[in-house]
Amino acid sequence: MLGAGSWGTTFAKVLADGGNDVALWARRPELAREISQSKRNSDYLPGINLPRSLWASDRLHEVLDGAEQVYLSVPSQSLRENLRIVRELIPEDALIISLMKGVEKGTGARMSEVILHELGVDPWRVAVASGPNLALEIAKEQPTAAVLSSESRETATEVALTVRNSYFRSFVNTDVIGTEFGGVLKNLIAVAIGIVDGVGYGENTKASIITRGLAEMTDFSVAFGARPETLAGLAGLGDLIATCESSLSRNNTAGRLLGQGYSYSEVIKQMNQTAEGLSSVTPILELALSKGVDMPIVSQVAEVLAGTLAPRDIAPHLTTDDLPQGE
Ligand SMILES: NC(=O)C1=CN([C@@H]2O[C@H](COP(=O)(O)OP(=O)(O)OC[C@H]3O[C@@H](n4cnc5c(N)ncnc54)[C@H](OP(=O)(O)O)[C@@H]3O)[C@@H](O)[C@H]2O)C=CC1
Ligand SMILES: O=C(CO)COP(=O)(O)O
Repeated sequence: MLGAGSWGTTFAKVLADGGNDVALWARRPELAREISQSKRNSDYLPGINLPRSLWASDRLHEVLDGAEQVYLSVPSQSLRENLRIVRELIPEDALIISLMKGVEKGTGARMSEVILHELGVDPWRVAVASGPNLALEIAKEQPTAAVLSSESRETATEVALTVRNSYFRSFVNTDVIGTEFGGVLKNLIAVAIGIVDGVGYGENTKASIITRGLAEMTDFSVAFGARPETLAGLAGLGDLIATCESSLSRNNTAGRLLGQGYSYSEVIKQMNQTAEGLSSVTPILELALSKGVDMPIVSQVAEVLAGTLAPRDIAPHLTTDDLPQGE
């Protein structure tokens, strides 16, 4: 597992609790020491006891040596630079699994596309995991489901069988595009939910945004080749509900701070964990423009981030001026 933040550490626990031998790369030696010796990650998962078998190192070659499956859980904007560092260390036949929920600024690439580009591997070696997976709840072993997706059903199945235990259930699909975009787009809708929450609007406003947000997520993803049913499943609606409802969500939290009147730069200073949605807004809008997809909610989030729209004005603008064609 590369990345010892809240999700990398939690997912490593899921794998270890499923009976796998797991090594975790933490870029800070003191964190690697804490995980290996105290079986704790107090920066990211306070109060959680990690499995005795889990060990960590700040040395990439130690962690990657002999790996059959390599899981990636660093912030999306840092993936490419990290892959360039580890490229030569990844064993030849290892499967590569992305746990990340962002798209790259500048290229608009999904994480699996960055992996394929930087590692030059066959698509069957790559899988992505997504779903309603708030790290701290899973670290507390609360029952949860996720989707493992790969262009190869065999790969998705092999990884899903690895990523399961008594509290974590993995489903399989081959719609990588829908699975990845679901995880990215729900972050943006969660920022919108946080904004209206911070302003003080209630449940009707939020339900309207969640429902229209799902339509926006689906239109966008289908335009890029996703299957609509993927967005109606765990990687779409499931994750949208979890992220929009929970104060554990960093995207939701970032939105709430914006809604309370903090500026984008102030929010960035206050966040000590990764809120992927903030970096994905611009590339997602660029991708939407390239396909002529209308994204009224995401566009309003971008305006609030830019400071050109007051958070309290976001709700009246959330739909287009066109006469609505459906629900
Ligand atoms: N947390 C969650 O509930 C879930 C998160 N995800 C996704 O997982 C991915 C990782 O997020 P998460 O673990 O939550 O983030 P965190 O902020 O909790 O942790 C980020 C991790 O990445 C490391 N890191 C930061 N910058 C770099 C860099 N430039 N190069 C290498 N490592 C770096 C951090 O190290 P350090 O501590 O040294 O700064 C830390 O280990 C995101 O894409 C997120 O959307 C998906 C599902 C659930
Ligand atoms: O992806 C997540 C839950 O599925 C975590 O959401 P946040 O990144 O907003 O905390």
